[in-house]
Amino acid sequence: MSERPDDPEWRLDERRARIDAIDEQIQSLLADRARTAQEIARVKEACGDTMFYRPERERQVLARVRARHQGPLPEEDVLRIFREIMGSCLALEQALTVAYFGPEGSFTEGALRKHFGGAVAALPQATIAEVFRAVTAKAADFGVVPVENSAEGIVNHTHDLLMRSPLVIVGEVVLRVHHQLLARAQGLDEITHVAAHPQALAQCRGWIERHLAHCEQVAVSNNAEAARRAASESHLAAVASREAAAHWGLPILAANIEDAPDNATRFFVIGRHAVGPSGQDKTSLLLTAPHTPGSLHALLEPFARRGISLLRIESRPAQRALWEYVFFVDIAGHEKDPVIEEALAELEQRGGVVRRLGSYPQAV
Ligand SMILES: C=C(O[C@@H]1C=C(C(=O)O)C=C[C@H]1O)C(=O)O
Repeated sequence: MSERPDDPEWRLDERRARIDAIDEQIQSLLADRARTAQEIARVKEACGDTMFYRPERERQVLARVRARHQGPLPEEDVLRIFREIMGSCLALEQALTVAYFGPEGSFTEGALRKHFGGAVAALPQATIAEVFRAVTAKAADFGVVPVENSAEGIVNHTHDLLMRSPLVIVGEVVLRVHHQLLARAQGLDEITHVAAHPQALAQCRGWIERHLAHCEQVAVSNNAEAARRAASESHLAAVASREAAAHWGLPILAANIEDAPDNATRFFVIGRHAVGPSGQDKTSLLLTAPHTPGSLHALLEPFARRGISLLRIESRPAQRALWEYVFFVDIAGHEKDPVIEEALAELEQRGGVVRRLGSYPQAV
């Protein structure tokens, strides 16, 4: 090895030695952190706590990481690394099983990994109803289901299940969604059919009209299923994710074909136990109002009067004749916040609250 500081080889070796020393520190700090998490598990055990996973605390850890962040790595990457560190520490305390709307490679699996990291066992389910069932039956600790898409609106099935389920919402995940056109065909003119979930077809409507106007559109139950078919049917293209392309070894004929560049999907994490306040929470409610003038106004007024922000309102047909309408309402704050307690008590007295669906940390 040369000794001269102006020699490129010397400069490379010198910096690699620095990286080796930094890695040694990172590794030793990781081990320290993991041992501390194990101590926390023993404290929780001593208090008779059996649910070691604390979404509200994890939200606070990630919020601190974001507040400290100064680059040069992208903030998203640093958050993902800390997400993985927490997931591995939690796995030392407790192995979690999380059911999700599959199959493998679906966007919902992407949301699960973004929220829980790689250390949890992920159980793909064929339907959203089966995700609810797995968590209710304790075959899984948590479940991840899609809720709404910024382009196409709400996922009706999830809302109808939330209406009937005893489970609570314990978290939300927001995922940027990109769609790829996957096919074995050499060019677009060889394609005769384009397959995807109806929502994905709708999100790429403009692109498909411009480039695949000659194709028959095939609605399938999910995009991963479309990719599976594209792997064996050479004239069929699938609209699906990069993960699905990798899973099936399918070439990407056109990348990011979604019409809206800020296309995003929101997911709920559902569980059996309520989550404590993190300081940055949302509360989801199922409300009802009679079919009379001003009833919706009366329903929302107790929130407005107390300065509680309304984040989302969706109406769904009531599934019991008694209710004319049901409304899915998201408000800012935790149900244990005194003002929200008050507003809910007032509404509950008037019969406006069908169910509290849960308070949970806002997506990071
Ligand atoms: C260590 C804890 O347990 C789990 C692991 C966490 C972590 O690694 O930071 C945070 C919350 C919990 O899900 C804790 O409750 O603080």
